Amino acid sequence: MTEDKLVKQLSNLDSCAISDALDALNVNGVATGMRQITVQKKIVGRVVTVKLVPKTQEQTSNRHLGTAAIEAASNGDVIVVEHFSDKVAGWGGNLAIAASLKGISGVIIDGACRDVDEMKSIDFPVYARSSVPTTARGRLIEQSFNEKINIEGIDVFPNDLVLADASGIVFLPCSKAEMIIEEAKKIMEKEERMATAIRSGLPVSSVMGQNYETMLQKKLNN
Ligand SMILES: O=C([O-])CC(=O)C(=O)O
Ligand SMILES: [Mg+2]
Repeated sequence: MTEDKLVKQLSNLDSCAISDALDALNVNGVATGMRQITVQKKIVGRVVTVKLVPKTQEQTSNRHLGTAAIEAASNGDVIVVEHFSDKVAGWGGNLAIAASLKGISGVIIDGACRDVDEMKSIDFPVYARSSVPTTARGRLIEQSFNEKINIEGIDVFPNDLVLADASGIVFLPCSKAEMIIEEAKKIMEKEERMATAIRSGLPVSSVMGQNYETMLQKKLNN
């Protein structure tokens, strides 16, 4: 398998540096409503999408939610679910076992998941709005997988990049990913130099001065 250079570079960054780069480049990509539900593990990868919608009485489902996406995904991918509800769970332990066996890095659910203890026991990272014991089976239906979804107003496409860590979740559109990563690298290097200066005893007010405060603003205005 060919190495995905952008995913590799992204794995050396964090959500805050990417968020600052998105600010600087005026790109919408930060999702704020989901948290690490199972294990404290950063995930980075290409997006495989799933879209769930409420099931109407006439509709029947010919497959279990999420299974087609797991089978379509490649090693290292991240499944991202537009989920409609945080009162029912469209993702749980058995799906996580299958995803883990496939080498999927983790799952991001704009809604709820269940079987949290089970998923902790296999060290599988899940980011979601909440956990509930109630299944989504028979309540939600899978409308599509590997098609455009929308997460908190952000259009997310298959093959976009995503990074999720303890601070939050950032999406990078495929066409802009290289530019965002380059910007984030510079931001992270600057922050590392600042951390070194603070550790060396320089006053924090001079290290984190006017220049830093307005750094992203200046870029946005240019
Ligand atoms: O079928 C469901 O509701 C999801 C689930 O519990 C699992 O994947 O184990
Ligand atoms: Mg289960």
